[in-house]
Amino acid sequence: MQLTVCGVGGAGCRIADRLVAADASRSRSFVVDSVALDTDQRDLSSLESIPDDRRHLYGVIEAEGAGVEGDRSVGAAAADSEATELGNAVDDAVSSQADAILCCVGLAGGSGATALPRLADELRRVYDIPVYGLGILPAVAATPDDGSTPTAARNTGRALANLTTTTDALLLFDNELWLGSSDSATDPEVQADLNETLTTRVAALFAAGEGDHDRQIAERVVDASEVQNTFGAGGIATIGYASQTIERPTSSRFGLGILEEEGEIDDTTAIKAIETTSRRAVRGKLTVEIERESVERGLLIVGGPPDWLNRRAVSDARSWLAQETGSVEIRGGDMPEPDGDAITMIALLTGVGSCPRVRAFRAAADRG
Ligand SMILES: Nc1nc2c(ncn2[C@@H]2O[C@H](COP(=O)(O)OP(=O)(O)OP(=O)(O)O)[C@@H](O)[C@H]2O)c(=O)[nH]1
Repeated sequence: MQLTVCGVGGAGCRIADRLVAADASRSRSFVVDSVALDTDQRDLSSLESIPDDRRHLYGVIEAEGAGVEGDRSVGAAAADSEATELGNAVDDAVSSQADAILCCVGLAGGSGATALPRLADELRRVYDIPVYGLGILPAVAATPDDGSTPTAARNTGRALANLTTTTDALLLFDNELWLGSSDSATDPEVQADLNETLTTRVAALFAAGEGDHDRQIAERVVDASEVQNTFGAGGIATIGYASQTIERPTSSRFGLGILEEEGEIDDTTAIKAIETTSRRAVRGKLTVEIERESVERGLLIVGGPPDWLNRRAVSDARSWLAQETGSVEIRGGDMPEPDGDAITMIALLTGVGSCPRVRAFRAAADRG
């Protein structure tokens, strides 16, 4: 699936930048163009992969080029004063090849989270392609024990309320869930690790329908429309992911292993590998925790060497996911990787009806 990737605010731009870097290192390209929008000059300058002419500093009068430190009213004023310029900057990066626009943002901040709702609304009005949000939940408790409401929690609740209605679907990543117990989310190295975890999953999902597949060997290669149809449930989305290294059996010709060639894998080994990887992807840590039985649609993508993509096992894994989520709309697809040495499972779960963290942040915003 071909994406225009748009970063808004510090976290959003860093994540968009990582996605562009991940794209460059893959054989299957999924990024057609990218753009970074921020009120903070230092953050924009530290990006590595989004081209200079696609980076736009806005709100210089309101934010003085130094960000707004979580102040949503200053952030909103900065975005309002340059709404046309922000729209034009994204327009320049949207080409006819794009199947969707992916907008990345940290929900607790004052810049990205206030600029994006209006921008996304405008993009959906202008373009026929979907606009997906990729939102970061902060590593804060929405309801601390002392009864206070942290600004970051309130900001996040407000941003969630705006973005669930202005985007076609909102994919979430929860910093709290992925942070090590002694880590701080403000440490740039920790942020880089979090962004790596997130972009591995997002890149695997969107790259799955692209590129150099041999359609002879894969019966059901996933394509852009399946990803789009799954996101079509709208609302909150999350990704599960697991990868298991496989050992390809070898047999030797001419005795003594002088010339080794690939042997056939037996069905039981392939079936077992697919079964365990799908369970780990769906029951393990998702990008945001949800109540799995509240999922409306799902897409299960299985990657690996073609002879490991056992049809019966793939179909069983999909039926198992339908049972696990209670959803009747589970799609499936292959991502054949002839030279791969792992089975990779990506589970996209959308139309999530119940996400405890989202509920808690929305309640924090309601408390005022
Ligand atoms: N995963 C991840 N989270 C981040 C990163 N940077 C910041 N965050 C989180 O995102 C929230 C918003 O931060 P920013 O994106 O920097 O905020 P902003 O939109 O630039 O707005 P201001 O900083 O208020 O101008 C922070 O409170 C953190 O919770 C990052 O690189 N990765």
